[in-house]
Amino acid sequence: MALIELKNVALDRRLQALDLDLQPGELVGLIGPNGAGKSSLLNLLAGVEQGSGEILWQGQKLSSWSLETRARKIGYLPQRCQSAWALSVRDVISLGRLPWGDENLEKILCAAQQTGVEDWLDLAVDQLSGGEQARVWLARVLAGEPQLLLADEPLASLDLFYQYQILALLRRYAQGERAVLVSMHDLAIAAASCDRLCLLHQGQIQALGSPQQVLQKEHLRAVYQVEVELDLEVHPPRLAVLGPSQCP
Ligand SMILES: Nc1ncnc2c1ncn2[C@@H]1O[C@H](COP(=O)(O)OP(=O)(O)OP(=O)(O)O)[C@@H](O)[C@H]1O
Repeated sequence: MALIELKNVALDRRLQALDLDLQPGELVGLIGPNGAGKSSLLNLLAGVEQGSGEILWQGQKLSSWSLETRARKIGYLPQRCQSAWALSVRDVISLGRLPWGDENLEKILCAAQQTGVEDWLDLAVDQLSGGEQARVWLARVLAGEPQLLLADEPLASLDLFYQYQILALLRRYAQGERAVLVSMHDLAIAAASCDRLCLLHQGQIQALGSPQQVLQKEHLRAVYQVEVELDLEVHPPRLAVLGPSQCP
């Protein structure tokens, strides 16, 4: 049974008639151009915004859940994270334990180690670099051990080493009863790491399936208006943008 299933989901003019499911153990990549609706969809799943249609969690309506249950089951890393106060790294990661009402030090330390921020626990988070802060905010979500992890462009500010590390971490996280839905712009990385891809365009699903099914020249031309050269058979997959597509 699907961990989560969207049926005919819509959000004002941003998302239309979305049907999508995530299976346990899956890492699904959400791709699409700027403004396609990726963050809007993640907001909707996280409960930050309310849309229409039905969202089912293992067959049960998500709307019937308490906020506390939802916060325990679904962890969300938004695109931009900032604390209004000068919180320490430890404080930020501890926020991930709020839904559980504890400050489980073991889980907080484990999350910090997974993202490589354990040496900075007593530092003020706003004294770290952008990429370092991004890893701290991801640790916050990991500390809550959600069954569904939603991450909005978690690789955007990371260097090459940490892009690799965090992707491997998300890959490992999406096992057993857990699933991960992650938005990203790098299609070669998406092809290399995700079980399935969901290509959004103007609030609708343009293509959904394996990287081979979704990353086809025709889909990318229609959505991004570029010509690409693709080789998904090599590891890691290669994708080069040749230039803008010709107007018909
Ligand atoms: N709160 C809002 N209310 C109304 N429209 C919004 C809101 N937030 C974003 N939008 C609009 O909805 C569309 C989708 O935005 P969204 O942030 O979901 O796109 P995205 O795919 O995540 O883009 P990007 O890759 O640039 O992050 C955009 O046209 C945006 O201007």
